[in-house]
Parts: sequence; C-alpha cells; structure tokens
Amino acid sequence: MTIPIIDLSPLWDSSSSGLSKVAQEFTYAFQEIGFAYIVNHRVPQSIINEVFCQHRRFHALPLEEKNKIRLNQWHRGYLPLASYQIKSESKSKGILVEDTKVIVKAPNQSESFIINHEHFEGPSDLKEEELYNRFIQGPNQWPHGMPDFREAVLSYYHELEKLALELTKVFFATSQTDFSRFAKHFERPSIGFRMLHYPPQPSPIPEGVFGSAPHCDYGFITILAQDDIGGLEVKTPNGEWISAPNMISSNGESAFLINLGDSASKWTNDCLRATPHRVINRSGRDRYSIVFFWDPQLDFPIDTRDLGTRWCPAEQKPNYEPQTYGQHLKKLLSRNYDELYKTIDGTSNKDDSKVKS
Ligand SMILES: O=C(O)CCC(=O)C(=O)O
Ligand SMILES: [Fe+2]
Repeated sequence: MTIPIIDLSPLWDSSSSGLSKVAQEFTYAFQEIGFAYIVNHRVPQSIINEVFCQHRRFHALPLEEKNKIRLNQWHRGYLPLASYQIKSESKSKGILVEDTKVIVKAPNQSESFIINHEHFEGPSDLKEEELYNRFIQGPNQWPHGMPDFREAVLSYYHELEKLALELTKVFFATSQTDFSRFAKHFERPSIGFRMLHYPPQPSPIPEGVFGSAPHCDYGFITILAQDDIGGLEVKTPNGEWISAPNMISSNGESAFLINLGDSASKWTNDCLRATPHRVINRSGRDRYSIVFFWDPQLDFPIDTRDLGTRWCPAEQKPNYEPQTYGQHLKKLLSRNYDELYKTIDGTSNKDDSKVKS
C-alpha cells in the first residue's frame, strides 16, 4: 500500500468540477490509508525554506535560552526533549492504537516550539484576562531577540491557514455538504503549530522508544512539512508500518503530507480515517519537521448528522454523541499532558462520546 498523491491544481480555477475532482481523490485517500501527499499547494518554496532555516536556529539555542519560554498552561512555548509520554487511546476504523499503551516505554525523543491561534474565543463581554483563563486561550511566547524567527514562522503559518481553509472546503465536498453552512466555524479556528526537532536516537534503538510514539492526531486536518531525513511511519489498515518520507514534486517544490485527526473521523462516523503514525529517527542525524493542526472553533459541535447522510444513513444511529470540539480536545490533551493540565481541570479524561451499544 502506498500513500496517494493529490494534485491540488484543479482547485485553483475555482470551478465546482475542480473541487469535485480533488474531493474524489481525497475521499479515496482517506477511506483507504488516511494519509496523502499534496502537490501544487501554492505555498511558496522560499517561505518553506526560510521557516526550516529559522527552526534549526531556534533549536540550536542553549537550553537555558529555550527554557525561558517553557510551555505554559495555554500550551504555548518550548517543550523540552523527552518531557511527555503519549497515552492516547484514539481509534479509527480497523486500526487500533490501544496497543500503543503497552509498547511505549519512554517519553517522546523530541523537543518542540509550539504556538497556537492568537485570537480569543468566548462570549464577547469577557475581558481578555478572563479569556486567558479559559482552556488553551492565551498569548503565544516567542524567543527573545529573534524577530526573523517570528516573521518566518508567521509567514509560513498564514500561508498554511489559507491552504487549510481550501482543504476544509474539499473535506465538505467529500461529504456532499455545502461548506458555506459551516464557514463560520472556521472563521476563528483552533490552530496548533509545532516545530519538532528529533535528535538522532542512539543505536541500537530499544523497543518502545520513539521520536514520536504511535498516535492519531486529535483534531481535524494536519499539514506536515519535513526535511529529507525520514523517520515518519504510517500504519496501514492491515497493520503494516510504512515510511512516509519527504517528497519533492516534479516542479521542484516540497509536497506536504496531510492526515485527518480523530474529530474529523468521528464526524464522518469513522468513514474517513484518522490513521496512527509514529516517528523513529534511525538516521544518525537531526530531523526537523513542522506540524500544522487545523481545527474548528472550540465551541463547534461535531455532529455526524450535520454532514447529511453520506456517512451515516438516516435509519442508522451515529457512532458518537454530538460533542463540541473543545470537549473532545480537552480530554485528549489532558490525557497526554496530564501533569500540565491537572491543575487546570479536575474533570474526567475519559472519552465518553462513543455511543454505548
Ligand atoms: O514529526 C513528524 O513527522 C510527525 C509529528 C506528529 O505526528 C505530531 O506532532 O502529531
Ligand atoms: Fe501526529
């Protein structure tokens, strides 16, 4: 099984036939393997090159400097090497990740710089300080004295916002649902942005030690850029791990890899896959990647019925109870970052949205 390549060119002529063509390829990719390369994405290569250059600069800083912006309670800042361990129990059709609990023996062998969306959500009569106290709402942290870093990160981030919105339209086209009905939920999306550095893992690599342990993403659509080191692997529906290296398209530009998170899979009643993936850096060299998590607003209701009957016939009960995206995300994040969140939220981490049969 291979990861399909989706050419986005037909999208750019703004015709409905172009959207349908891409949506067809998207449906195939996400019903089958749950990952795809996208080419002709219109993100300038110069912006991609510059953000990777700044990414390397940031991670080359002394630890003491990076620790000045250590990850805060709003999930923004620097997350040091091997500081958290994945306990995700996410599941997508036919591919269980539960077994990862048994085999993950060490924290992730990576360090990250993380920012999230910079706007504040909630009732407009709340003061900004009050909004800061709400779940994952708060200011980003930036390294001191590195304006070029901030500029490069934000240029790339804004390009990916535009691309993600186009991919969202494709997602709704796969459901034969009109995007305009949902557009307001993506006016202030929840965005997670993570620049990961994976130092070489010392050989021999013990079983159960990962750069990134097997997991499914939590949210809606993920757009990944990576250097040419390799190490990302994707679990196919028959249980095989296949590698998903960087791909340079025929026009000389880097392709992006896209995948869906659990909330998109739940939304489509498990018809489109959120596929487990992992990173093991066997290369002997440093690996750098940039992950852009594009998710709806926190108060967005994830309800299969809203997508019509494409994924769940009217007479069938959907697999999940409706839930807001915030409820879904909070449970998954607090499970994997419990030390960080236990002070913020005393509620249960159990995912209780699955309909009991
Ligand atoms: O670094 C990568 O290639 C993948 C990272 C990843 O899967 C994640 O952060 O969710
Ligand atoms: Fe991931």
